[in-house]
Amino acid sequence: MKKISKSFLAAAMLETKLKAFLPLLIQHLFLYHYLSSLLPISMACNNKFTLDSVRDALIREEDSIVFSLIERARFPYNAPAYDPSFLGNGFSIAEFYVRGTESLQAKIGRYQKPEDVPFFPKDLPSPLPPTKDSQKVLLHPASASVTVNEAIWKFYFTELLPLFTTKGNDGNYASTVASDFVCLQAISRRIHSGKYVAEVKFTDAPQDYSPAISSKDRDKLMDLLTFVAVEEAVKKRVEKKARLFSQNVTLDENDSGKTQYKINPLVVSHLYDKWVMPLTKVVEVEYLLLRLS
Ligand SMILES: O=C(O)C(=O)C[C@]1(C(=O)O)C=C[C@@H](O)C=C1
Repeated sequence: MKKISKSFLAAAMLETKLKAFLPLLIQHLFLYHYLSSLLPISMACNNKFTLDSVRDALIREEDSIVFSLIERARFPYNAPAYDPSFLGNGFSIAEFYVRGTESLQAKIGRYQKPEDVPFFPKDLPSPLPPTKDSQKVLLHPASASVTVNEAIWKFYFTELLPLFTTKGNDGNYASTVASDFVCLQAISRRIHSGKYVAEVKFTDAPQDYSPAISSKDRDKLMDLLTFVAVEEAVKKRVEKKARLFSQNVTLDENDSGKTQYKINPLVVSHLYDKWVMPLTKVVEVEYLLLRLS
């Protein structure tokens, strides 16, 4: 009996202590989460900056891309959302939304990391809170200037969207463009993470890359940084992820029908084959060309 009341007392004291520390713990976790979100992808991942750790980060980005496409596929194409004359201010709803959201995000410290590149960088406001300049820690300072967002914007709206949305117009323009922006940011972040890949490849073998950089030999650089087997694996994996993440799950045991997918898994491997990997390589080449300056 005595034993029980002692341990009960100890437990009660522990609970009181925990209660007192809980707000501090929550503050710490919040701060940790905020600061780690400001760290470059590879460090936030596992504190290492190697080809493997950077590739791991690219693999995680695949999940974000697949889920963002699934969300966008809930709405039909919704052409009026992309009509520059619809609002009467010269911008389509999509562009107006992206410009406004980027401006707000810049104020709270986004676009400080090399992989976070705005689509409309001109006249972005400065961040309000002090932010950590991660780009100077690991990458060449010129990396900030490398962007292929114009190409991403173009292929996303003109070629990719019609491949995974149904034809039609349901009037849900606000939700539609908000989903578009999530897709665009996920794709852009993945592609601009190529800056880290290039940096690791260069630091692993400067003797291979330096001559091609000095002679501005883009083809040679492209050759050096291309791994066909890795690209094949990436295509297969993203298709598999799309298959797994986007299938309609049913509890009906008698359901012997064909599996339904929210997006066509082949569209995702096509996205990687035609745009994501080629543009990642462009980012790598452009980064390397600046690496010795
Ligand atoms: O993993 C690499 O080495 C990369 O450079 C990334 C990537 C890709 O975009 O997935 C690009 C080029 C390579 O040929 C293989 C894969």
